[in-house]
Amino acid sequence: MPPTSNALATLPARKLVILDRDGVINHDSDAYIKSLDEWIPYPSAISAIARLTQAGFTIAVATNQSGIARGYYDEATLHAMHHRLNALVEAENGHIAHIAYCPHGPDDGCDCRKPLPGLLLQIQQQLSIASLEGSWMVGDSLRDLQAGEAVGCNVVLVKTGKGEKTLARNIGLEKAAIYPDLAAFADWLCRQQDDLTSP
Ligand SMILES: O=P(O)(O)OC[C@@H](O)[C@H]1O[C@@H](OP(=O)(O)O)[C@@H](O)[C@@H](O)[C@@H]1O
Ligand SMILES: [Mg+2]
Ligand SMILES: [Zn+2]
Repeated sequence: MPPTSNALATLPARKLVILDRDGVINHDSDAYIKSLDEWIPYPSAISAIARLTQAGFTIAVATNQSGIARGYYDEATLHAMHHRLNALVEAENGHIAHIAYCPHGPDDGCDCRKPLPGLLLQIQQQLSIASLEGSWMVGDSLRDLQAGEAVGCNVVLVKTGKGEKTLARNIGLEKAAIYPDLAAFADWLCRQQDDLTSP
């Protein structure tokens, strides 16, 4: 059972996992994910979110969606994708506590487009979490990691989506833990949890 919102106020940051969406939860495309049909989840990522939920972690999503500003799709289409994501996760007894998205374009001057940390601060406020220091930010792009580091997250690069390209550029990855995919990171994190709580 996911913690209630007042319980989250005492949620230790190490129990919060913030996920980038495209390239981490679902396949990404250089042509953007413009429709529900183009939104194709990694099955192992859906199961990983459920496994983390059952291990007591709170899961949130922070995603740039400039395709809206660019006119490629609308917010109703984006909400349909997130309804599908939530349904798949809940069907495996997982839970996503909040999905924060930036609908703006690179020239709109917003404060929520990664690498700025605005989406992560929105998650912190929405979930009434005292501090993001020590929480986890998992992404496939440098801007995901930069947003996480800006608010004290432990940052994780996965090799899915644009992850291999990000790794090959090898810029700004000094603090990043590298994993093949979200499932591999979830396995590691749940084992850490077991070690912390085992007698
Ligand atoms: O990885 P997240 O943040 O969940 O979402 C990324 C997407 O919004 C799109 O972001 C775009 O970047 P620009 O917004 O055009 O710089 C491109 O990288 C697209 O390939 C990608 O699908
Ligand atoms: Mg991404
Ligand atoms: Zn924005």
